[in-house]
Amino acid sequence: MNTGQLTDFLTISRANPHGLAPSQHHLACGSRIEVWDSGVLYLEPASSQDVSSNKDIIISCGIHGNETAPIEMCERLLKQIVTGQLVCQQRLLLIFGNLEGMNLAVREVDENLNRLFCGEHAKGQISNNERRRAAKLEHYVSRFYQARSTAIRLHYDLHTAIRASKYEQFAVYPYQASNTYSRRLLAFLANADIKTILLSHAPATTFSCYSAQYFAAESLTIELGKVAPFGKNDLSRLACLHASLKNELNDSEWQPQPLALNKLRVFKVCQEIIKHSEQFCLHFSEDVANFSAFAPNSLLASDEHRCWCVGAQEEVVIFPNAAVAVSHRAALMAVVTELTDKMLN
Ligand SMILES: O=C(O)CCC(=O)N[C@@H](CCC(=O)O)C(=O)O
Ligand SMILES: [Zn+2]
Repeated sequence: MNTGQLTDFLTISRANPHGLAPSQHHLACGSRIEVWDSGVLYLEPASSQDVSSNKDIIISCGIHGNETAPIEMCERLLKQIVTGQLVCQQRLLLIFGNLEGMNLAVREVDENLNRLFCGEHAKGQISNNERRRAAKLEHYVSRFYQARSTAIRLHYDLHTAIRASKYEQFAVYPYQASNTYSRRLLAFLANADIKTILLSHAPATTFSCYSAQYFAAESLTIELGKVAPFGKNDLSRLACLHASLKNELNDSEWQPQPLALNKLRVFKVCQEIIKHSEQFCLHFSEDVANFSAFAPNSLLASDEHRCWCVGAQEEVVIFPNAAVAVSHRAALMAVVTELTDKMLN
């Protein structure tokens, strides 16, 4: 690739999904860009040795190939950086995840990439598109964060949901064994007008859990509305997040507005419904919106040897999907909770 082609980085990556040759480029602002692989681009600002460049930021999108709105937003962000409209002052790793999935307009080609992190890709004898990609992405994340240990490590993994959501944009906060959460990360979300947070109940093999667990990154899966094909997204719905990311990248002095905890709507996962066999079925319509509520004791799902019901308190459903692979999660159930000052660090 030559420097003039950087604005077409995604198009070129999609045309060469199996390994774009590494290349180096210099921008007029002094930043250096390195293409590490198809869909994986590293930016080092001229100021990377200054104390002001104290954040190492990963922005990933398209881990599911058909979740196009964040892919389009990231493409815009990259064009703004390459053309000099946005000067990126922080180390950045930009990842377009599942390029083959994008080309086929599917969520996954062989397997769900977002279940293959934390070494899951290496289990068993299987080799496929997503397993190879997960292994490579783990390697790039490690290379990026391990280059220095003094920076604040951030990871925003951007998605869209299969169905509509009662709260259109929300974040899944990876499991925190300490039960403490980053005040700054939550303030960033609120600043991006994402005020619904789902706290995970257990470690998972998702991308955001990987960076959180292995590198102590402040990471989130961020859901940005309902899935739509390329060209059919209303990117104005992502304008707030786009603006916050630009501030995060560009202005080293920038801080989100102080967090008002009472402005957040917080849920905590209380049960995970796993599909154990092909007999699995959900006992409600699959097209209910995320965060739809179910009354105490309602029957939710059944499988060969068990069923799942709501507990003694009302629960909401997130990501219901009976079509997932056997052994994968078919829905999350959550209850309303609160974050208190004591739980923030
Ligand atoms: O809408 C759906 O059913 C799935 C949307 C999606 O891809 N969500 C992520 C969430 C990851 C997490 O729990 O952090 C996923 O299922 O991989
Ligand atoms: Zn997704």
